[in-house]
Amino acid sequence: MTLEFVEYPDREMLAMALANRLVGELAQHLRVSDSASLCVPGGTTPAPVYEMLSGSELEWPRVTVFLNDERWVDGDHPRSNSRLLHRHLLRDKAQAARYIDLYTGDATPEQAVPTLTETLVPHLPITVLLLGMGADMHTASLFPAASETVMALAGDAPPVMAINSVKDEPRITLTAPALRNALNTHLLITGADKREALERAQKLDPTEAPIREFLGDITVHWAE
Ligand SMILES: O=C1O[C@H](COP(=O)(O)O)[C@@H](O)[C@H](O)[C@H]1O
Repeated sequence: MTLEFVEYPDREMLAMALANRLVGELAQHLRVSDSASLCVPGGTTPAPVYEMLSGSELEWPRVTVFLNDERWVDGDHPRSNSRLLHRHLLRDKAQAARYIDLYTGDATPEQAVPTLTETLVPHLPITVLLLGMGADMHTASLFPAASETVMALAGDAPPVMAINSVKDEPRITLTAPALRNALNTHLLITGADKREALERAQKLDPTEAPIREFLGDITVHWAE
């Protein structure tokens, strides 16, 4: 189990190098397999990486893309993670990828769980997983000290769960077993606050610092 920490001179270099690395891992997998899956975060940090990825040469029609988690809002809502992907990743060459939208339009995320489970399971284990992290050490929609986080971290958790105990809107998230089994795992963080948060997380229990659950075999990509 190794945590590799890669520090970049700036965010642009980070975006270029990380996009190259993700594309390389997907391409390598496609040499021995018919298809590959790419599971990515939402939030405010990853747009520059997605811009780089979207223009990358890859057999995108053989790649299925889905989010780590989604907020239960329409696809054109400013807080929609899917909106971020459509604007920055699922365009240019990457437009040819297959996309599984975690927001189904059902009234609640609970209603979407059976369909999403059936749709996502054939794409597990995830070929390439990119995680994000909030300064509060949450990742995907696994939040510190939230009642549902304990269930989502359990070894027998279903692959997808609805999350209602956080502020703002309900959410849907992939759970620890689905995320932990990825073949290649990366974490993207920027800024001094997140670097400090990551250092703190390494000493805490995953229920207090959910990112901790994924700090085994992982490459962390950081720039100021
Ligand atoms: O709410 C979320 O936040 C995290 C971190 O986002 P950031 O804005 O701090 O980059 C993100 O990884 C997750 O997918 C998203 O739903």
